[in-house]
Amino acid sequence: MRIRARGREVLSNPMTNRGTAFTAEQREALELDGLMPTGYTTMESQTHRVYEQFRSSNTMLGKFLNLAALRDRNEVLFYHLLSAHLEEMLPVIYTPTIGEAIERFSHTYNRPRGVFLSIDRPDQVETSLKNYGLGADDVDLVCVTDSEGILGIGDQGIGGIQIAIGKLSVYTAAAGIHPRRVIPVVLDVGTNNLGLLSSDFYLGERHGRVRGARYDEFVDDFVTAVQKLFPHAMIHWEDIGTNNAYRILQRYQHEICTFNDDIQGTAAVVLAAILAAVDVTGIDLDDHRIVSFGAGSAGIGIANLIRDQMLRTGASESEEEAYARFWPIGIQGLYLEGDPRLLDFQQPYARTRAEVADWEVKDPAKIGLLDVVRNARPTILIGTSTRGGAFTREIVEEMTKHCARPIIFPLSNPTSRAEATPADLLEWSDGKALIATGSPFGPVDHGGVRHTIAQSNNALIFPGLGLGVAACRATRVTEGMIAAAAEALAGLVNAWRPGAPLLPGMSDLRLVSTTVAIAVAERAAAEGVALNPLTDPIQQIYERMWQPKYPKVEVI
Ligand SMILES: NC(=O)C1=CN([C@@H]2O[C@H](COP(=O)(O)OP(=O)(O)OC[C@H]3O[C@@H](n4cnc5c(N)ncnc54)[C@H](O)[C@@H]3O)[C@@H](O)[C@H]2O)C=CC1
Ligand SMILES: CC(=O)C(=O)O
Ligand SMILES: [Mg+2]
Repeated sequence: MRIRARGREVLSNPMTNRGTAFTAEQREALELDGLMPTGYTTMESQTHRVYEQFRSSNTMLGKFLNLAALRDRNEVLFYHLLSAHLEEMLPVIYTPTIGEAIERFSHTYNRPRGVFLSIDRPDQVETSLKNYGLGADDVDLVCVTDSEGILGIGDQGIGGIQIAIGKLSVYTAAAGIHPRRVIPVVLDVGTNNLGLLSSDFYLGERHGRVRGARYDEFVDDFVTAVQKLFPHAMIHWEDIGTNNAYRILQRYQHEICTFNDDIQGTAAVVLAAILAAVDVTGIDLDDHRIVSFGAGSAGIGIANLIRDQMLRTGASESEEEAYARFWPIGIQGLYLEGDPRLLDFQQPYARTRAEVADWEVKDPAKIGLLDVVRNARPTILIGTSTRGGAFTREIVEEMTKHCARPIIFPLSNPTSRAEATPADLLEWSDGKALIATGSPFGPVDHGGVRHTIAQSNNALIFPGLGLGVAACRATRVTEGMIAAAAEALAGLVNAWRPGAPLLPGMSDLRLVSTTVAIAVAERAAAEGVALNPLTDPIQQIYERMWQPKYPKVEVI
């Protein structure tokens, strides 16, 4: 690392600062003498100290703020600590704690990170991105949210910047994406969250969400500016509201290098977990009946990838046959043809009114989950509804009556939104349920078997995808690359032992991410969208990964 700065400027930049790990020679050369205690600490010893500080916070939000402050002080040390304690710290910098940090953003705010773009100042979009200070070749990733559908906690206005920061931290921890080659962005288009609008502390634009042409133009201004300033960056869309998420993806996915994490990343990880579970059941994928409870961005994204898998493997002969395996449910109940509330991307999954005409249901105006479970007899139940506790004992017992090994994935985040807990699912299904969750849950002992619960979270996909894209300089993120990511992840699973998890654990994130990255880069090359196809994939991917160690310093 070449350092031109001197004195306090060195210490105030989290990328150059290494605190008491500066040697005597470095302190002299960088004019740091007298600016810190004279004691010298190795990085290992520093890591012990910051770990002790982390542990001394009594609340999860306190731990989050402690880590955020460390990242703002000494970024290398932050990632070193995170890598050493990934399983323990992921639930702090990511789901579930990040949900609380986002809600409390304007209260706990102390210093900015990322780029804040306001719909009321569209002329500043390019300047604001430029002000971040990175050059055309310096950026691999831009992670952007408009905060309308943050996890399962909805519209969070300006606080959504934290999800972009959190996702990018996972890219670095899991896949070694260089922390300075990324930009977190929030598109501040207003908020419909009355709690935020009426709070004195709120730091975003104080008006309702802007929609329609002005929103679309603003998004387009953003995409155009990123393309112009950082032509090699992949744009990662996160937690965009359902109304806009698919539209934006469809608008740009064939023109630029971009992907939507909730739609595509989630689908890839869930497909891998489904394939593992389906293997355990011994029933072919196309013989399963799938209920998507909360069929919005993530739910339909998952359904689409499972549908493609059925078509690709020849399990289903036609699209109609594949669609017929799904029963999608939203806030209005089972999706039925002709429902004007259905968005374009949901319509192909709507069921005909004729097929439910003779169902016994509680209220024909709204066919609920229990009705669907009773009548359609699903073997797979996927929850992406944001509705905590929706998978009740009655529903799970009913499902278990009709299938030997019900596959049940309560995927909503944070933990409070999970449709059920693994402990309840195992109790209600008499230990038969095959489970994966969105947020982390500890192991559950049932009937003498210890069940390790897979965390089916897109964190197992997006870091490797980003690394693969950056390594081969992919110009697009194709459906084939997403499928390759899912297949690579599925290849790492061995779920045959009773109680075994359906996915690798978060402690294996680096292995998972490199495996996914190689598969993605290879598929990109095969599909002709890689500018630099990898010739020695393992070595090239490995070399590309940033390691959280203090680099050699050259004082200039
Ligand atoms: N495990 C993972 O990796 C991921 C989990 N998720 C989780 O999935 C949930 C949904 O996320 P998105 O799909 O992005 O949101 P979304 O807003 O696009 O979809 C939510 C869907 O749930 C439906 N819904 C809401 N309340 C309902 C109710 N009471 N009953 C039935 N349906 C209901 C809505 O109609 C909507 O279609 C969130 O909690 C999020 O954290 C999302 C992406 C990844
Ligand atoms: C994990 C994720 O992307 C979500 O819950 O929205
Ligand atoms: Mg998300």
